Amino acid sequence: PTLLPIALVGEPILRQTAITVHHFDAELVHLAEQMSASMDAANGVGIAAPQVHSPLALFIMASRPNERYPDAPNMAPVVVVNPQIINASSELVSGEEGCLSVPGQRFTIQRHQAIEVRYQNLQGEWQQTELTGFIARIFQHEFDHLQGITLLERSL
Ligand SMILES: O=C(CSC(=O)[C@H](Cc1ccccc1)CC(F)(F)F)c1ccccc1
Ligand SMILES: [Zn+2]
Repeated sequence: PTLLPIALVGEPILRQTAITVHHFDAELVHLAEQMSASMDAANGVGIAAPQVHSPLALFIMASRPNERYPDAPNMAPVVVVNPQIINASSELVSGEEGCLSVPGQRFTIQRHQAIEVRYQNLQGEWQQTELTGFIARIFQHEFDHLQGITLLERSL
């Protein structure tokens, strides 16, 4: 898969609300492959379609231990389509985040410690699960991108 250019904060695509995916076809699979390759090349743990100039409600999250979250789980990349956050814990936790669209900067962001989420996979099958900790953080970060929200609007 080819590497896609990453939109930088300030580009209009990052301020738009993403559109619902209706066609679970080979094109969607190809976009997910290109996003995954672009995320890996940028050494990220997540990437949202608007960041590669696609307006679709789709992101990838891939946790791995890193210097800021040494106990983060090693997780195979998950493709998340048409996500919903159904419930969120009242407990908030502050943590460091980066963003491929705001290169070289780190921000302290508050996120819900636990969230109940629902989304479709690349085959269009609905998944429902509870996420906690670093993976919940990545999900919330990418979910924000699909609402046109970046770290700059959330930074403490
Ligand atoms: O790998 C990164 C680079 S930034 C990154 O991977 C973003 C995802 C992310 C990093 C940290 C917390 C939440 C989300 C990717 C983005 F911007 F495309 F969504 C990292 C940064 C801080 C803590 C742990 C890891
Ligand atoms: Zn981001």
